[in-house]
Amino acid sequence: MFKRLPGDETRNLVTTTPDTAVVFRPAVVTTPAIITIVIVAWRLLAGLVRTIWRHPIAVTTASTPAVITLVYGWGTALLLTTPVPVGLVAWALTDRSSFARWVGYRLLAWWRLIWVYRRHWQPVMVVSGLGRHLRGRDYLPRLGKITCTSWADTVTVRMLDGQAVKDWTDRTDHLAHGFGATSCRVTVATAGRLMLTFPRRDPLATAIPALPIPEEPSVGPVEVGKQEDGRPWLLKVHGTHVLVAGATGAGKGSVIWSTIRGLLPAVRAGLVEIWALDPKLMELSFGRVLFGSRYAADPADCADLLDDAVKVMQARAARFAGHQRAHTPTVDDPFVLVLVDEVAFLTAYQSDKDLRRRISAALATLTTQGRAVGVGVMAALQDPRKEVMNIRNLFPDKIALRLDESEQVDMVLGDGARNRGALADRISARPELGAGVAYVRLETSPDPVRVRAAYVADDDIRDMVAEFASASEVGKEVR
Ligand SMILES: Nc1ncnc2c1ncn2[C@@H]1O[C@H](COP(=O)(O)OP(=O)(O)OP(=O)(O)O)[C@@H](O)[C@H]1O
Repeated sequence: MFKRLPGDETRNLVTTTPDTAVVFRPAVVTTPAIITIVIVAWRLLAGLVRTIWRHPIAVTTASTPAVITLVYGWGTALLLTTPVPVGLVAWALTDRSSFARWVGYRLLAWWRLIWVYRRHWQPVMVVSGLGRHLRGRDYLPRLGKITCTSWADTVTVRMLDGQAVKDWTDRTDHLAHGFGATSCRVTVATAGRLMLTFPRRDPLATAIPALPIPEEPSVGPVEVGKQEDGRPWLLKVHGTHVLVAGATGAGKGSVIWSTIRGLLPAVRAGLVEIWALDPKLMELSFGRVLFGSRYAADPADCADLLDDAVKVMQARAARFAGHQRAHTPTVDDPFVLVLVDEVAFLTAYQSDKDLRRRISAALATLTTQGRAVGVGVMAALQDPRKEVMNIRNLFPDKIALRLDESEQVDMVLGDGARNRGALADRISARPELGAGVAYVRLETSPDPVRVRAAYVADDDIRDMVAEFASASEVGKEVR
């Protein structure tokens, strides 16, 4: 007698245990041997053609000695092929970087494709839930090209039909640990195709000393450090507003001072004015002479300075109206960068209600209307919660240094930033490893970029003061 089971259960039930009431005998269809042989041979042939098509140089390199040996004997083969490895070794010894670019990283990519990604692809995809094993068949995202750089592997992936980018960004931890990396970043390459970045080492693990002051005056983008891929980190300040968030000791000072350092020649030329608000009386006071009269520490003075900045902005807006829509820095209309260290001291933690209201209104006005007329705000803060900084969304460009909690990452960089790999809460709290390391999310790109700001030490600031102390005054004189 068959035991009645509800719903679909009977359909999937297969058991051969003698004492079970329900016994199904699976149907066995025997495939003729010739068909199996044809299928295997076809697959081998297709694999060979695919390998030759995809890796013509590697196949030629590997097969040439064999062909020469067959045709002319091993002596000739040895004589003809020995120069190749000798030449490669000589190349590696004389020009390491070009050898790495043309040969080394390609070999490494091939090796990592075989040994790491292809070997672990199926289990990692199935266990992480990105692939499915249904009725004996695997449905897996397709592993594409692997590219190696000096610090990371980038892996292109074709998603399964119906998958969303979020399915992948939610599983970056599974992917990182599955493929033996410390982290994984997901970026969209084209529709349906993703690029996964797995760092092999941390290129930002050593501190970067203060960068040379530019020779030519420029309003930016200012070089303030290095990106993870080794390129300079260029921070745009003119035409935007920048929010810098980080726990205490995260290195906010290095971002602020590197920016000031890069702008000093333009300050001297009269193309930039830096207005400094330093309510903590710590960070900016060290080089306060650089800001001339545009420095304030007391909250009431800070409110006055901000109101002045709003007046400059409104006067310009009135002059520019109907004539120009974008600002070009000139000696008459320099770019004004309002720098605010620990902005929460002036807003959320300010006990004087009137001052708090004035300062918040001025900051909101500057961040909503300032950039088109050449007034930018760069504000630093420790605690990014909305109660503390309710205008954080008015800053188009955001920098998250080390943060205390994972939830704070999206508060600073915007929704989904942490899932896309901005692990600001995991930046090392050891200053030599993590101070100045940050994730940047620009208005123009949803993908966070990992960077490290150069460290402007006290001695560097002293030198800057010695060389540029009168710069702000010079700017005035020029006008
Ligand atoms: N870019 C950097 N590279 C290496 N070390 C750095 C860097 N920036 C800061 N440090 C180190 O970390 C320490 C703390 O930095 P800093 O005072 O700038 O942090 P902060 O975020 O401004 O902290 P707080 O909010 O408490 O003022 C510095 O004294 C310095 O030793």
